[in-house]
Amino acid sequence: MALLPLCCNARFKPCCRSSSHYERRFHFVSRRSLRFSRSGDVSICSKRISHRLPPLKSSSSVNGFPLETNLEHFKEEHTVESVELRERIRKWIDFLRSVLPGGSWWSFSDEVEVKFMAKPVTVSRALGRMWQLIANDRLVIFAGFSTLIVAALSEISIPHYLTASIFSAQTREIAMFHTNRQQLLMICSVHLNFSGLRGFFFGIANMILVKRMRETLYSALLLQDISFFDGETVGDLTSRLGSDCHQVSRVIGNDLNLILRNVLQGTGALIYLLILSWPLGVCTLVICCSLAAVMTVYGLYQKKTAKMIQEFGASANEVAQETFSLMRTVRVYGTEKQEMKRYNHFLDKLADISLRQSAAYGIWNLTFNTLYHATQVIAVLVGGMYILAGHITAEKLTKFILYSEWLIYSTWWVGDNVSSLMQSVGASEKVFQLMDLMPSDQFTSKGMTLQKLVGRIEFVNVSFQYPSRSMVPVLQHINLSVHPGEVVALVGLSGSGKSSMVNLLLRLYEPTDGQILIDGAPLNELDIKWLRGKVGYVGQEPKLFRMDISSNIKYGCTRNIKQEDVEWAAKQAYAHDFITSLPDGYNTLVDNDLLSGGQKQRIAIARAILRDPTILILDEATSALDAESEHNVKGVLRSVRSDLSSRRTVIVIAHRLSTIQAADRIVVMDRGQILEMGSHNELLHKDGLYARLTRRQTDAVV
Ligand SMILES: Nc1ncnc2c1ncn2[C@@H]1O[C@H](COP(=O)(O)OP(=O)(O)OP(=O)(O)O)[C@@H](O)[C@H]1O
Repeated sequence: MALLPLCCNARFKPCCRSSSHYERRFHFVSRRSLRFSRSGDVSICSKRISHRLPPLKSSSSVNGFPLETNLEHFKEEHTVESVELRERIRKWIDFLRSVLPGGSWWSFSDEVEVKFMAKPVTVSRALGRMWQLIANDRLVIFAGFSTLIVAALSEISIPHYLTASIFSAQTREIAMFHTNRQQLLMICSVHLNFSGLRGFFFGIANMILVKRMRETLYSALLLQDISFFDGETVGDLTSRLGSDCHQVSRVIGNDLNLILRNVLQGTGALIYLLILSWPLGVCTLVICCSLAAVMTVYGLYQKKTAKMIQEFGASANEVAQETFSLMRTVRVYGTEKQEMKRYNHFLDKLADISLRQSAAYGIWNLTFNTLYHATQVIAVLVGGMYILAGHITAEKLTKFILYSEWLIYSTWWVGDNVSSLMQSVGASEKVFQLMDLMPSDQFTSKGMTLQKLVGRIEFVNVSFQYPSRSMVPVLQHINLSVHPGEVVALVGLSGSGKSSMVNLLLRLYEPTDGQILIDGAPLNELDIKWLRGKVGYVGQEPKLFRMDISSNIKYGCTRNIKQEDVEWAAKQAYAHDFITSLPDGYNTLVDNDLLSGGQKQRIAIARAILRDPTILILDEATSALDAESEHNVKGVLRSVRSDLSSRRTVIVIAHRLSTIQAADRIVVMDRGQILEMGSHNELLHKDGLYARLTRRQTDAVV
C-alpha cells in the first residue's frame, strides 16, 4: 500500500518518523542508564519503558558487563520492539480511520499553501458570466441546443424499436417487423446526423468562448496599474490565460452539452419505465436518487480539488518559467538539482491531491456499480416474478432492463459531467476575478492635452513608497525643477531612488505625497497617452520584442515612419553599422539572447530618438556600451543640445560619472533625498558625496 507513506508525510507528522529514529532514541535510553529516561528529551514511548524497568543491580558479569544488566538490556530491547509494533498498529488504525468518509485524510485545509484563493463563484454566476461573453453568438448556442434535443430524443427511442423489431421477428409478425425495422433505421439516421451537427455547433461555441475569455482577460490584465504586476508573477498570469481559460471553456462545449443530453434521455427513460411498470420504475427511481446524492458530495469534492490543482499547477508553471528564463544563471551556478527540487515540491503537492481525487473517484465508481447492479437484480427478481404471474411480457421486461440501464447510465453521466462542471467553475473563480479588475485610472479618465509641450518638469515636495512595500520610504520631500532643454543627471548610490523618480515621471506609479508638474500642469491631470507619446525612455536593461530590428525601432511610434527615418535614428544611436553587418540587416529577427547588451541598448536608444521626444529619459542607457560607443552617444546628447530647433529636456541616470560630466546640472541623491545639486565643477568644488564618488571612480580606473 503506497497510500501509507504518503498519508504519513501529509497528516501524521509526529508519528511518521522512521523506525530507526525510534531505535536510536530507545538505545540511547537503555545505554545511558535510567538516569536520562525521564528527561524531557525522551518521548512518551521511552517514558513507558522507564516505568517498566526495575532498578539496576550488578552481581555477576559476562564479557565484562554485569549479567543482570545484560538481561535487563535484552528485556528492554524486547519491550522496545513490542512498543514499536504497537505504535505501528496504532498508526495503521489512525490511518484507516482517517480514510473513512469524512475522515481527516480527505481534507486539505491545513496543509495547503495556496497563495491566492479567489472568492467562490456559484455555478449560476459562472454560467451568467459565460453567457455574457458568448451572447453575441447566441445563434450558434441555440443551434447547438436544438440539434442536441433532436439527437438525444432520437437516441433514447432506439432501444424501443430495437426490442420491438426483435420480438416481432420472433413472433413472426412480418408486417410489424418491417415497420419497426424502417422506423429503427430512420431514428438511427436522425440520431447520427443530429449528433454530428450537435458536436459541430458546440465545438464552435467552445472556440468562441475560449477566445472571448482570453481576449477579455488579456485586455483586463494589460490595463492594470504597474503595481499590480509587482504582486503577480508571469507564470501565474500565463497559466490563467492558458490552461484555466481552456478548462473554463469546457463548460458550454462539453459539460452543459452532455448534462442536458443525459437529463433529457434520463427523463425520457424514466417516463417510459413508469409507463411499462410503475412499481419497478419507482424502485429504479429510488436507486437513482441515492446515486444523485452521492454524486452531489463527490461533485463538491471535485470542485475543491480542481481549485487546488489549478493553484499548484500555476505555481509549478511559475517555477518552470522562472528557471527557463534564468537558465544561464542556473547553469553557471549549477543549481539544476535545486531547481528540480523546487519544481518537484509542487509536483508532490499535485500528486498528493490527485491521489485523493483518484481515491474519491474509486469510491464513486464502486458506489455507482453497486447501485447499477442493484437495479439489474431488482429487475430480474421482481420482473421475473411478474412474468411468472403473467403481469408483463418478456418483451416488456427486456425493454425495462434496457431503459433502466439507460436511466442509471444517464444519472451517472450527469454526475460525471456535473463534477466536471464543478471543476470548471472552480477554475473560473480566479479567471473571473482577474477579469473583473477595474482598469487603471490612467485608462478610464481622459486628461487634458497642452497645445505645445516645452519640457519643464517640477517635482514639488514629492514623497513616495511602493504599494508593495508601503512601510519603506523611497523618496522623501523631493523638490526639483528642470528647465526646458536642460540636461539633468541623477547620480547617487545604488538604491537611492533615481529610477523611482523616473518611474514617477513616467506615471508608472503615483506619488504618495506632493505633485509633479509638466509645463506647470499637474501630471495626473494630463492625458497620459498624449504625454507618453512625447517622452522617449531607455531603461536599464532594455528588452526587445521578438520582431525584426526595424519594427523594434519603430515600436510605439504613432507617426507614419519610413525606413529612412528608422535608419536615421539608428545612425544617431550608433547602431546602424552593427545592424547593417547582420546578414538580414534591418530585417533581422531580434532574439534577446543573440544580441549583446550594448547592441540592445543602441536599438532602444534609436527607438527613443525616433519618437523625437520633448523629454528624453535615459536610465543607465549607456551602461553596457564600450568607451567609444559611449563617447559617441554622449555626442548625440551634445548634438541634441546644440541643435536649437530640436532642444529637448534630458534626464539621465548613470553610475559611470564620466557619462554625465557634460550635463547642465547634476543632482546627487542619497537615501531618497536630494543631497547636492550643481554642475560637475561646482560639485567637485563642494567636496561632498559627488566629489567622493568621482574620486573613487578615478582611483578605480588608475
Ligand atoms: N517595484 C518595486 N517595489 C518595491 N520596492 C522597489 C521597487 N523598485 C524599487 N524598489 C525599492 O526602492 C528603492 C529605490 O530603488 P531605485 O530603483 O529607485 O534605486 P536607484 O537609485 O535607481 O538604484 P540603482 O542605481 O541600483 O538602479 C530601493 O530600496 C528598491 O529596493
